Amino acid sequence: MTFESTIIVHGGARTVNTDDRDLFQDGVKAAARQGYTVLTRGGSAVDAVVAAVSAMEDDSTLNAGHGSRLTMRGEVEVDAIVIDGQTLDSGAVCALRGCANPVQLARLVMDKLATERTRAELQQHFEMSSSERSASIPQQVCDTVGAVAMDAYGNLAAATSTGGITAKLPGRVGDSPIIGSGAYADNTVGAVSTTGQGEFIMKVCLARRVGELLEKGWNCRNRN
Ligand SMILES: NC(=O)C[C@H](N)C(=O)O
Repeated sequence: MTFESTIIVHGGARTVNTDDRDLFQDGVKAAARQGYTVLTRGGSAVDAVVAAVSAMEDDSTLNAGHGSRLTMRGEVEVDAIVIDGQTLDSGAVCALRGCANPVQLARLVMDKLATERTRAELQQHFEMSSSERSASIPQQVCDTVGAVAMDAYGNLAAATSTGGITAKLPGRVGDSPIIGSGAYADNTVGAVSTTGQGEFIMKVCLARRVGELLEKGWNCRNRN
């Protein structure tokens, strides 16, 4: 049985003014295309969400990777997660400094490769300094990024990546890297990536809560 390859991405829930809308939407659409290309070439749902989220981390108009908001000390600290809906395996990283593509590191953690890789290999993920980041970003940054996908085998995956909230306390870890809060995926349920104020999202384990509603037959168009 083959399934229709599908990917949905988001660039956060922040209100953007009309002038900036195209700029933000271009990055999100490009990321969706990259993830979809991975799926059409036979890649897995995990490959697709990592590709899409990496593309948004590279886009300095979005609040992840290069576009991350700064802590109150003016530094970048990023959180990311990836979940495989087939195995329920997941990998996450949090409060990382200087990491341009945290979702890729989260994937290495999930695949249990992070500890096996040599220091030099892992070093390539830590190449972004806060000053590089702050020099390169526009004033207006959109929000946290995420993706969910289904591959041709019907397997689901979800990923979320964020620079967190503006002027956060150094070391703050939000909902994004937390299983069931920032993301959730289970082939038997669905795949979810969340955005919003992490302190509130974590109170209700929002991604898992949405999963429960999906299990009850809710969907986006028709609530039940
Ligand atoms: N805008 C966001 O989605 C922020 C993220 N959920 C956090 O609290 O770190």
